Amino acid sequence: MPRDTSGIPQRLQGGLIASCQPVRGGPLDHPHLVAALAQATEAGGAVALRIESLADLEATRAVTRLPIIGLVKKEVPSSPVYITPDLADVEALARRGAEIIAFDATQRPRPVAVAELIEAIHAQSCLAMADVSTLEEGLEAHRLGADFVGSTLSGYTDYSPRLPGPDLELVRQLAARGVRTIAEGRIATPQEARAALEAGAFAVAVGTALTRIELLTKAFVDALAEGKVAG
Ligand SMILES: CC(=O)N[C@H](C=O)[C@@H](O)[C@H](O)[C@H](O)COP(=O)(O)O
Repeated sequence: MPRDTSGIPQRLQGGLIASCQPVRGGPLDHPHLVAALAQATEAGGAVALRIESLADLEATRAVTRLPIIGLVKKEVPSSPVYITPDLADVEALARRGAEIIAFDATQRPRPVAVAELIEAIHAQSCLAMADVSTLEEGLEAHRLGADFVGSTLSGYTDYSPRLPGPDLELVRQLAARGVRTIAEGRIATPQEARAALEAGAFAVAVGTALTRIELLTKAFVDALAEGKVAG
């Protein structure tokens, strides 16, 4: 039976999406711990989850009814694209219960055209989230039928700005053109999340600041070390 995703955008609107992607190879990198992280963020009020890998998705799907944005990260030959780069994983992500599938929609050399990925995702009765790095990429993904566009890859292509914080200008410009935009990437504080919403974001996704304990700890440790040098 085709899945009914008609209510999903409404559930996400104005809310926090918790990206639960542990530091790979770290102590939290186990599907049952990712599921626990997801439950903890749900308890805190997250309206949806962003989960990478089939194993983590399966474990998380078993413990929550929140909408899940599923993706896989993998390397493919002759292309820098690594977020759901080809068609191979789309069906598997859908089968494991992702309602939304995220994929790289940048204009870099890529194994599969953006239009083809969107079509494959829709064929699984899932919604498509296009991760982009520029306004042009976002508008093109929107034109091709992406249900959501994420600012996820701004700062991670060699032609997008390297900002220390979120690319709110990209969010603002996409939103101003009527694109359902998910602000994602380097949102480190509740104030930045709020600013993203005020810039027009449809919803706000936060990862590292919620779930990558090693990096959060290191930021504190580094700040203390700087203090020692200064003192
Ligand atoms: C660039 C890339 O590969 N981003 C990935 C996308 O799924 C994740 O590694 C990020 O954690 C996620 O986008 C959330 O961003 P932040 O962790 O900065 O809140």
